[in-house]
Amino acid sequence: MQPVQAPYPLTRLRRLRRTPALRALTQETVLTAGDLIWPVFLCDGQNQRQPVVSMPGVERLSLDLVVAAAAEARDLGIPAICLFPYTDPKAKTAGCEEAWNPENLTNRAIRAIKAEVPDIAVMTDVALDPYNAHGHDGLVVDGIILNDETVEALVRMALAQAEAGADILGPSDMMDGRIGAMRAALEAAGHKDVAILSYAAKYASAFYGPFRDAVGASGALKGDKKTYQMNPANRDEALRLVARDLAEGADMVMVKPGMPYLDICARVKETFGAPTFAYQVSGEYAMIRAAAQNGWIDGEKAMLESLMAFKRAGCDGILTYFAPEVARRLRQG
Ligand SMILES: NCC(=O)CCC(=O)O
Repeated sequence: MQPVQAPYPLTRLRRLRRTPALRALTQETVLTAGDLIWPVFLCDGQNQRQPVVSMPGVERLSLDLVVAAAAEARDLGIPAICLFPYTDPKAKTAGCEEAWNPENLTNRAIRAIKAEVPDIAVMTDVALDPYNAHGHDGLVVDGIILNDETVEALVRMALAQAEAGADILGPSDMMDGRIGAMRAALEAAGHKDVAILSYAAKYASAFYGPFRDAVGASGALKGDKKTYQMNPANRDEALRLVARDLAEGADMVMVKPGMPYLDICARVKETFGAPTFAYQVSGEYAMIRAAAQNGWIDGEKAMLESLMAFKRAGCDGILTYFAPEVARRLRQG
């Protein structure tokens, strides 16, 4: 685009910023509750609310409360909820078998939500890190994260989630070939309408720290995830990953983390025109909350501005722990 404009003073760009009405008329991007996916943490038990200390305002919820939360989200106009389990350490094994147990926490939550709140889309996490003691997203032998064996396990996990009624599968593992393998298995099993939102460009980031507290994996991680998650220095590789996942049958793609990677969000959307999401991850959430709690920033304004930035960058939607709060705020106008 080549903006054409007369020189000052014929053009005064402040003219259109003079009043709220003029600013509203010329606003280029909007943020609505319909742009949001709400990530929630699951725990066992009844009537359990466990605060996540490093994510003020976020709680792990037992299934009864998650169903109520899903109903509230639906009423607020939030189209999707994304489930992350806090797995009982006793259920964690080297082979990660709990990941495809039809009765695991996630699969029970999918069924409970779809039974009571069928019109909210339920998204899942497809990765093995909640199901082993070492915190890696794949199967590990002699310190090596195995790719192809992990893909087989992920396919089992994905099928169990589809069977439970998930609408959107979110492979967050970054193994090679998993989208194609999942898509083929879903087709073969008759789950042709289950969508895949691929965590296509997921960076090995320091911003995931509070999430690991939330799912009980902090301190557990041996080493780092740099052999499968992306180098934060890379840009072209993100496009290759997105191209690959779309070619393998992903319906939607994600960039993660969000705010430090807005350049990647913009390039992905401009290059492929596919439904593109960003994950405003736990560390981004925690930074805004912590600064607000200290009185250093206006938390509500920072929340809204950060989410608007994703829309401006071209994202179709955002996974954010702020989802219910921002939806309530947007309702007030
Ligand atoms: N698969 C989810 C993550 O790896 C972390 C998200 C976060 O930090 O919020």
